Amino acid sequence: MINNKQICIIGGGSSGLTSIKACLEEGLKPICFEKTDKLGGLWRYRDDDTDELASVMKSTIINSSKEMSAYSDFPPPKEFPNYIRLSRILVFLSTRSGSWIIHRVGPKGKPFDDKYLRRSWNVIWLHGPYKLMNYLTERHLNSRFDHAAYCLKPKHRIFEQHPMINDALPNRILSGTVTVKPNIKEFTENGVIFEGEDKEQKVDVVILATGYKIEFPFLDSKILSTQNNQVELYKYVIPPNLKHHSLAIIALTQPVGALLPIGEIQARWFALLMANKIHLPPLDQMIRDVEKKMDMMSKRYPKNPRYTIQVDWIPYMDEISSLIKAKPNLMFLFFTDIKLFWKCFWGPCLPYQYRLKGPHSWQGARRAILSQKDRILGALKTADKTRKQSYTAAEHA
Ligand SMILES: NC(=O)C1=CN([C@@H]2O[C@H](COP(=O)(O)OP(=O)(O)OC[C@H]3O[C@@H](n4cnc5c(N)ncnc54)[C@H](OP(=O)(O)O)[C@@H]3O)[C@@H](O)[C@H]2O)C=CC1
Repeated sequence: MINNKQICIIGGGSSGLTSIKACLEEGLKPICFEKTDKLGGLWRYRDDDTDELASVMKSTIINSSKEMSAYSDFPPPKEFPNYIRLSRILVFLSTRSGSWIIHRVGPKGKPFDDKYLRRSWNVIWLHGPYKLMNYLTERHLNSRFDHAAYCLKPKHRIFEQHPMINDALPNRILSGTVTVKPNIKEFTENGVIFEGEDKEQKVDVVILATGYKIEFPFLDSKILSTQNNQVELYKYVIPPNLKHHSLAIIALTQPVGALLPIGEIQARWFALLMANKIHLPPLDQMIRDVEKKMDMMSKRYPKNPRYTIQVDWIPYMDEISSLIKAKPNLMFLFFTDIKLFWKCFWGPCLPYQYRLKGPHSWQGARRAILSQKDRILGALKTADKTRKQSYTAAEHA
């Protein structure tokens, strides 16, 4: 039945537009009054600053997902990102192997390394069935977001490839500000062609985040040479073949964990060597150790120049610290200081553990280990007026 009622609709934004449609469906005559020359209202970005006209920002991303925000008879196209964005800037992430993505924010909002770099986990990891360890860890990561659905799932297992630490990426992909693409097949004059595609994709800027080349151009190749990122260093620090072992390369490792404490423990070891307080083993023993590490690397990781200096954080820190007798003695702690043992075994493997004993041990190490939680949570209590300063190394000094 035609109803000749005229309906005045003020505003041609998302509410106005849906009101027009509802009126038309009922045979009413809607008349929409829109102040500007464009439809879309608030959701239409405008560059000009007009009084009383609100507009979203260029970077705005809608905060309800596309399917849940859809008009009831108008599903959005599948090409649209799940969180619709306004920005027209497109970023392509080209990856030939994919990657496992770890978030900085771990369970209960604590840093992820606080949760996972623990001796307790390390025991499970070292002694648990390798495939099961991979499976459970991958399942945990996929519970956050499914790497296969996001085109990021690598061919390699989680413990066989260096992961990426990134909190933003899944958000970006879901919002369409980053689009995952395979490897680049070729560069063209104005863009690139990705593998599996024929069409050129125009791009303005290409960022090659393709890693490091390990080279020492300031050293004579007789002293230290590298080939395809392979570098022969005893414990990743000392060139074994030199007549005088007076050269150390500090922190040339790739751990899943912090690099600074690794550099520190290596430097402490080398300083003791230089002070003649400890000594290196014979050359053949050093060479065997280098070869053993290379062999382990080639069995575990893809054959790729990216995997030549990979170390597991706790085992490596323990290895170097035991050379200087600074590796914590957990058995001793178990019988003499159960509280500290508990923190050292079940809590994060903090660098202070390597100052509990050995040369230049630090009296404040125990307290630093026991009070670590205060410093983690203290950093978050920025709105707590009663918060007290926690114990720090500076205070100790
Ligand atoms: N990125 C970061 O946030 C941080 C990095 N670091 C350290 O800095 C160093 C460098 O890191 P980063 O720059 O991320 O490099 P990485 O070596 O970690 O990663 C390089 C990436 O580029 C890819 N790649 C390399 N060559 C090519 C190629 N020819 N074609 C296509 N893809 C290629 C690799 O793929 P594939 O896996 O297939 O080889 C890999 O995904 C590392 O030691 C890292 O540990 C330290 C702190 C933070």
